[in-house]
Amino acid sequence: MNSPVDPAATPPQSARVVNLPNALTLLRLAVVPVFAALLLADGGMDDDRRYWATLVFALAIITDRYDGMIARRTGQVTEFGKLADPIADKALTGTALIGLSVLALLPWWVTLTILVREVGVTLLRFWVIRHGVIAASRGGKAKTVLQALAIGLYTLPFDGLFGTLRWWVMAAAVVLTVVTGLDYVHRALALRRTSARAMRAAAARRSAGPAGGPRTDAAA
Ligand SMILES: O=P(O)(O)OC[C@H](O)CO
Repeated sequence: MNSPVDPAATPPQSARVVNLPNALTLLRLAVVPVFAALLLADGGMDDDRRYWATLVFALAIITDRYDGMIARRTGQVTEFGKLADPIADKALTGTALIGLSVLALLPWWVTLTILVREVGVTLLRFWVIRHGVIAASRGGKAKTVLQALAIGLYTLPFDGLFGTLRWWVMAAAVVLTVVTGLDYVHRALALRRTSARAMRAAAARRSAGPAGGPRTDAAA
């Protein structure tokens, strides 16, 4: 059975929260309003603004690719980064999905299904935080890439055959979003079980005395 916390996603921790990977994550959060303004300006009717919105979105998503990679390669992984990275992704993709539905380019049920999963997984992470951090899984990362691709195709001002293509990409993204969401529920429950077992074992060791063996009258 898979470990609830992916060992590959939990390299040695760095103590310094102020570092390049976390700055890239925060930058991704900062461009969210810029992207929203570009997408929603003129009710999505201005093609130039839609191209700009797509470019800003693509650049922000690229930082998602690099912040985690730089953090792992340079030993700058922090607990803050592991929590903030998925939250920044969700702020960006959530804003994009809501914007596309406001513009009537994407059905609301798609946006709501994805938002419920994303908010739910974020709450799940906080629910288990005293047992450990559930870092992004491979499936979760693939889901983010597929969502980003689908959103990028929707923000571009093209129709026709292109419209059919982007719909199928979005449908695949929705399926992966739901499946990985269920996988995180499984991981969270497994993490809580493992942590509770470890706590019980530690308590048993403590009550067994300093030598780890059964207590004797002399040791008591
Ligand atoms: O599926 P999540 O919630 O782990 O999010 C994955 C992240 O967006 C990957 O950067």
